[in-house]
Amino acid sequence: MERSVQEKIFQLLAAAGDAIVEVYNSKDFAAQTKADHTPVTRADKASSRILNQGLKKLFPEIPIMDEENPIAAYDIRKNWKQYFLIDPLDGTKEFIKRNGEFCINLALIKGTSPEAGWIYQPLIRTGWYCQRGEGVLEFNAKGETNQLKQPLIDRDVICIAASRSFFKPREAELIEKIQRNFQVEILHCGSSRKQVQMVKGNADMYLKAGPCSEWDTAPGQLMVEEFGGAVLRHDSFETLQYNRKDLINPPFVMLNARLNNPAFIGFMEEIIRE
Ligand SMILES: Nc1ncnc2c1ncn2[C@@H]1O[C@H](COP(=O)(O)O)[C@@H](OP(=O)(O)O)[C@H]1O
Ligand SMILES: [Mg+2]
Repeated sequence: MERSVQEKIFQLLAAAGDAIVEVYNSKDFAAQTKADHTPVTRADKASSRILNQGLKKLFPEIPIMDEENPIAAYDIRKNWKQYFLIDPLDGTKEFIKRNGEFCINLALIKGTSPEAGWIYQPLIRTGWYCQRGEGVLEFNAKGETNQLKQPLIDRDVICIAASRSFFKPREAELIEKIQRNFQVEILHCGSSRKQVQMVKGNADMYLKAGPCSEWDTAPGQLMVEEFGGAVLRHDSFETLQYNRKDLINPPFVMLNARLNNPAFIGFMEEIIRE
């Protein structure tokens, strides 16, 4: 993606992020509960509006799939060669709890894989951008950028990122099994910050056994893969794919480069199947 277009997308994310923070700092979130029992607020909707308007202007020919807008029927979207995938406010529960752990997720999906991805953390006005094959760039709302290096991890303990608000018994059970062979630390956090923690070298693994959707994982998956990691389904140990008929992801595990090796993957397959 050209530098000038990259900058426009960074600005768009900063504008959506600032709209989220404006609601965050106000007293009225107008929180409602959706059919999947997850919340939505005025901030999700404001961010979605800004991102959709901006992307349509920049890329009128590329369709958009957005958590907060009606989604095209599978018969239509299965023919899309590429599309933007948006979670305008990932970690709405964290937003409502006012702990700052929320992000905007944006990805450009080509075929069934993320080709470009952005995670933006509104409260610190900082984001991470990856174009497949070109590494990961940290950027901020002032337009400054910094190419990240793949983290060199020098610790024995395995640090596992897991949901703060949707932590499931199955995830706890798998962590207990990992603890039989390894020393483990658990890092609970909300939203795509879990994947950012992997990209920055603070987590080695992200374990998910409960439901989440394709827009919750796309940009983070790309960044984890870019730094030598893998995102594997519990059922087949194949790579997580996008634009599936069912947009809810199957249980998966994200592994960083350190754990993405046959011995550790074999161990995970064993404990998941036993
Ligand atoms: N029953 C369910 N169905 C679909 N997605 C769910 C879900 N329960 C939780 N999630 C997803 O999990 C995300 C938060 O996960 P985590 O706690 O790991 O950050 C939520 O993102 P949103 O906040 O964007 O809705 C939500 O989409
Ligand atoms: Mg989400």
